[in-house]
Amino acid sequence: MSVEIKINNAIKRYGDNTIIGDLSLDVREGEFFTLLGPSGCGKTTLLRMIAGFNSIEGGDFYFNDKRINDIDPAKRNIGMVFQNYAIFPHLTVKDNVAFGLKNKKVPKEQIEVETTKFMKLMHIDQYADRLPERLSGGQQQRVALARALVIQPDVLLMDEPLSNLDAKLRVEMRTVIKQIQNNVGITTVYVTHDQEEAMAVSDRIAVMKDGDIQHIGTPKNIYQRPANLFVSTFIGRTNVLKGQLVIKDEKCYLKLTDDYMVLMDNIKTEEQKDMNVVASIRPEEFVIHTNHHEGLKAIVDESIFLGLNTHYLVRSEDGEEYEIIQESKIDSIIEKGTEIYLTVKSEKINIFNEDGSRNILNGVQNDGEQYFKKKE
Ligand SMILES: Nc1ncnc2c1ncn2[C@@H]1O[C@H](COP(=O)(O)OP(=O)(O)OP(=O)(O)O)[C@@H](O)[C@H]1O
Repeated sequence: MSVEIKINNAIKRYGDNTIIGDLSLDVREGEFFTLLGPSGCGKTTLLRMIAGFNSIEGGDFYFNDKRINDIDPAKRNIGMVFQNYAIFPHLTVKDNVAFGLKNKKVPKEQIEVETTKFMKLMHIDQYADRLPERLSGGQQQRVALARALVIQPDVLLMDEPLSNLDAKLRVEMRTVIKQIQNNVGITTVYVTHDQEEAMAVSDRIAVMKDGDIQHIGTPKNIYQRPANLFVSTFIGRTNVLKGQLVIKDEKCYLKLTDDYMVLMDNIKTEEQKDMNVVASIRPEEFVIHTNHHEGLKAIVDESIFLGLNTHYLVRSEDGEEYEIIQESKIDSIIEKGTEIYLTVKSEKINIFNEDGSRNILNGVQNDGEQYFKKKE
């Protein structure tokens, strides 16, 4: 059975140090949910609270309607996969996978059936009698995953399960993990600091910083309409520009330079007075013009052809450097030193208040799957 996880107002302290202040989130039944954030932001701490390995200083944790705060970790019926595999070196692949079932005193014949089924699912059945030392890192991680899933847990918790693997294997294994999770349909909480990995595997992501949730949303939503400047810069690449919102003829414009203003028809004028803001524009959202003189004037500093895409580093008149990525058009790669003008569509811009703490376009053109921190 798969469950919904509810966390209400969680608090975690180590001595006088508050690691998690007041954190609430819901993970839906069958969802692949990722905790993403920089090192030390509290991802593992929160995961260990769900697992029952950490004390809870405040708040309530639920699996469906069952409050689990005081339930022993062994009785929470969770499967766990860690970074360092944590499989037993002295047991064969088969015995590793069977371990949890033997512990539960499941009848022998059923252990055989279930173990074989999960070894097949993870494509490790041909190594059934091998010891882990004779397996590659990816194969060992498959054993760990099979061992976690075979007990039919209510919840699967994974803490950086791919970080010991090389780059190619990581990409391969994240597809495997996503497919298996999809097939088995188990509610999964996944911890990573790798934003690309999070985007690749997750139904929804919670972006964390300093023990606090910054934004919960689908990968697309978080990329397109980040809740604040931190999320905008942490997920993917972006250009950060200072600007001003100005009202002219009852319309709202984002003024980026004296010569370039973008009509922001998605901002209501009555809500905004003239104010200093920070704009975030993804490298792929700039449009480069070489033969019309309107927009943000710049010079191409670097032109890097990478096959499918070409990366440009350009410098504006006021000395700011921006990154632009465009699909390569072999016959019209723009050379270093070329004078260009940049424009951008208003709906492709994110605008934050001056300290970057709030996206002014909150709620505008998104898929409705987002969470924004309550304002104090
Ligand atoms: N047992 C402990 N005692 C005291 N402080 C701890 C303990 N475990 C973790 N911390 C602190 O809690 C904070 C959050 O740590 P945590 O491991 O949850 O971060 P993380 O986001 O998982 O980071 P990483 O990606 O590096 O694993 C860190 O500042 C860490 O030093």
